[in-house]
Amino acid sequence: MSSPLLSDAFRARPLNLNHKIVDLSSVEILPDSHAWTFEANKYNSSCRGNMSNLESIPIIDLNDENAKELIGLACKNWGVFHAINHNVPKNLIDEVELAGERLFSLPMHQKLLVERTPNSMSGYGVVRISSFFSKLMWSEGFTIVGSPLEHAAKLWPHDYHKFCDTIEEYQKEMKNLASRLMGLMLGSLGVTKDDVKWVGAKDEPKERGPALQLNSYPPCPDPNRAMGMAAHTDSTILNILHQSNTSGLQVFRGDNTGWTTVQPHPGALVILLGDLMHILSNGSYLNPLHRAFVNLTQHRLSMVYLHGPPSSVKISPLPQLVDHHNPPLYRPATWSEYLGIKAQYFDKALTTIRLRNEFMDTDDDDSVKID
Ligand SMILES: C=C1C[C@]23C[C@H]1CC[C@H]2[C@@]12CCC[C@@](C)(C(=O)O1)[C@H]2[C@@H]3C(=O)O
Ligand SMILES: O=C(O)CCC(=O)C(=O)O
Ligand SMILES: [Fe+2]
Repeated sequence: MSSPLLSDAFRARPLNLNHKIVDLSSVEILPDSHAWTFEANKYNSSCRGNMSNLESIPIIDLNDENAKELIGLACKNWGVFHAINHNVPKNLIDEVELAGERLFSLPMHQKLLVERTPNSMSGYGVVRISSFFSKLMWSEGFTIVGSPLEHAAKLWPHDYHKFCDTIEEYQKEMKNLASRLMGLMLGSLGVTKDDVKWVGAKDEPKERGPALQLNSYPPCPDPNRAMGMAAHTDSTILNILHQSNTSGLQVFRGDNTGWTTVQPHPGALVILLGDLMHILSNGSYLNPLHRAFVNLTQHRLSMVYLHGPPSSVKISPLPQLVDHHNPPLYRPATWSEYLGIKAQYFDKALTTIRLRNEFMDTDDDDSVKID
């Protein structure tokens, strides 16, 4: 069941696509609907255009005695890092991957049984941000909010328990890891989990369980002109991403460095900070712009745990980080409110809630934006 509160954000602004879902597995020539033109624009260069950048994102051992400090640095300089020693069992990750592959390899008419409706959050379809682009992305997605049971029972009426058990076990592991990461990230800002009431809050209402996004990128006949997932920042606190051993994820790192490919690191999970963490940290932690490219021969699957706050909480810069010299940069908003703002303004969402402080001599948002 999708969340009444969170999906309200979308009800006000339903996803409106003029294109029908295309079965990418049967396409031999890149159709015009999926052919992107990459201008010589710094944020929008061709996905393969920048292989010269060999810098790689930090790899952080969560058991390292300096993990807190290392994570703080990574959050300030990158907004993304690889986490190792995260304690999520490898066989569980493999099982979720298999479950995802099983789902995406179903015939299209079956996947459409669980198609995401324009104003709902969960189900099968193109990613929500598709409505901001005239071209379609070379990917298909499946969003799970809370229990996957309703959808799984439609896909596999006689055999859905295994899928549900695997997903639910993974959600549980992800929730624990997100909580551990929150402790480290806040700790590095000089704030404890106890200082922020909602962080350790026990169970959410049943109808708003943890959210998981599965993304499938089939092999593409013309990868240099296609886009797996267009550049965006995540509207969450943080995302925990697992990519199969095929590269595709890139993060944008300021004007000088440009796009950096996040090479899959065996056993690691990618931790990406979202817009809400940028707000909580009063702008000191980055929410990196990222995108995914596709390739000619290999199928790529990513699974992303979307970690957000309880829906009733107003997110604003942590009071401990704000004083006369460091005025709050953003006005408070609940997650649901913010999703609504994002659904309307996309890359301008943060600017929309940015406060104009008398101390500030610039009206520029310091998060990275698309031109
Ligand atoms: C809780 C969220 C966060 C959402 C919207 C809603 C449910 C699905 C998430 C994603 C997942 C895929 C990329 C993205 C950009 C998209 O289009 O759908 C994400 C978006 C966001 O981070 O903005
Ligand atoms: O597939 C990827 O690597 C990126 C996915 C992503 O950014 C998302 O789901 O928000
Ligand atoms: Fe993302």
